[in-house]
Amino acid sequence: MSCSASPAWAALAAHYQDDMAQFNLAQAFASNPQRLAQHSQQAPHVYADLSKNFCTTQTESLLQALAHDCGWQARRDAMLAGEPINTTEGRAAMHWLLRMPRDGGQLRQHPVVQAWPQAQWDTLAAAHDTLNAMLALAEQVRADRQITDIVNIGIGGSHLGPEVVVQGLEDWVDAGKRVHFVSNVDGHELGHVLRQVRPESTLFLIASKSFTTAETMLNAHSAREWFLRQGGCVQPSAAVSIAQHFVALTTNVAAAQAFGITRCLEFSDWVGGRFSLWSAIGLPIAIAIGQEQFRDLLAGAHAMDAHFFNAPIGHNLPLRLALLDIWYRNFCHLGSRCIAPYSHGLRRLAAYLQQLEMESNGKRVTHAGQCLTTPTAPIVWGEPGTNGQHAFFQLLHQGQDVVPVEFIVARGGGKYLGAHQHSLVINAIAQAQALMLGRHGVSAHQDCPGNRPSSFLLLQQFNPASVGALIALYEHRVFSAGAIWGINSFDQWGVELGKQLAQQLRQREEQGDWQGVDASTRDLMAQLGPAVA
Ligand SMILES: O=P(O)(O)OC[C@H]1O[C@](O)(CO)[C@@H](O)[C@@H]1O
Repeated sequence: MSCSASPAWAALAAHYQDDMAQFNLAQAFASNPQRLAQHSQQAPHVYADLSKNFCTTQTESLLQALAHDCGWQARRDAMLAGEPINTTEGRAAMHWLLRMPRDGGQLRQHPVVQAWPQAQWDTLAAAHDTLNAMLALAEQVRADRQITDIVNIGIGGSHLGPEVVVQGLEDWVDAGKRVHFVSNVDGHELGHVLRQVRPESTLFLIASKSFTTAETMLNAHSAREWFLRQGGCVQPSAAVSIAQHFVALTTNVAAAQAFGITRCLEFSDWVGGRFSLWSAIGLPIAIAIGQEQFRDLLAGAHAMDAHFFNAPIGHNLPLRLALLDIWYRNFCHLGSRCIAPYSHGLRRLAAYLQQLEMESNGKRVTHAGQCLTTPTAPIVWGEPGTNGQHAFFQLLHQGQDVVPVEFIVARGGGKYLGAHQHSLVINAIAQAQALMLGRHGVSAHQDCPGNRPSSFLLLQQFNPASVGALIALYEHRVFSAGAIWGINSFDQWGVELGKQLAQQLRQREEQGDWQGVDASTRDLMAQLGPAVA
């Protein structure tokens, strides 16, 4: 049964029409002194104030009934059991295992974990061996005074997670290494980084789960060529050799070795690319902040995992957020969500979430291959505050579209506190208030309609553990929404089409065969093809 055929779906549609289409946030606060308590929750490291959303306790109850009807709990347990829930690729999705202590940590009493076969415990032990090897390498690099620059070459999940965490935890970066990220196939990005580094003091990390991604492979080959042109050697015995200055982070060790890399950190195919920062893909993070802080990052994420796998439907924060996403998307017909981290460190959070949410849940068929008749992932976009206030917040306050805004704010932490931090958080609070209250009776141009929804995610403190918890919260929220929609959140077949067509265009170009190709594509190839490049 698809989610939209469930009785709870019909009840939610009726609830929207009958009770919520004219809902007013300010009035809801005025008439219900319990509103904040009813729609807020403390989870590990993260407090969520959801009270400025278009919902009542009845809305939340009906949404919880939807989760129940759609088998959310069984899907969550299947993930914890290590079942192949990524059905189109026949794989488990076990990123959470990478942050679980060897003895199961806070989940060891969970009935599903208690029922694990020995093989699952062996997988956990192997994950710890890999983690230890990764952290040992990180410490070795941190102690190596000759290495001043780390260049991570990878794209998508092999880039965005590590980048958001390294930037976010800038105040914990202590080994004096500069960490650069190169993702785009546009040579300007690689060129810009290579102009700043020297081969003898640079460690290249070639991060690619598949070790076949075209952009990463081209960037890796160009980096290798540059390295050799600058006097680097292929002989492993030489000090400035590829063996010393290139490390691969991948599931495809054979391909990395064929490329000429001997130092490989491997991870398993049950780690989805966009869920992989906890694996060997996290090496740039571990080099930047050190093993102790990396373990704190994992511990924060594990605390959120324990909450997610243990908490019941009504008190499960990742699920509550997912249900609000479904409510807005499917019943209130709001197509996008704005991410507003009031944190310079989290300036790339929206980019990270774009992949996490839209690559995971931007789908239109169920596990069984049935077409869904309802929309799925919202369009996720945003910028850090306060910058966003001076750009698109105008539209949020006075535009024709209602966009739920998600404020992410940390309670202190970081080096530059005082007046700056205070101003930052006051701005975030004021924006949420302005969205809700609006301004009335001044003039047509100055009035703001108000009654615009927002959520507040508050990190107790800004540190590795809370960043880990925040990211795990998002991961489980995305999984939960996908589970209720009945889609596979762990594949990304849509991305393949463009890759295939780029390959076909290359072949056509070589063969000069443009038969059957539309006039626009042909003309663009003529204008922008190799003669121009
Ligand atoms: O790590 P890889 O295999 O290079 O893949 C990079 C990214 O490409 C994708 O397959 C598609 O964009 C992502 O899912 C993945 O994170």
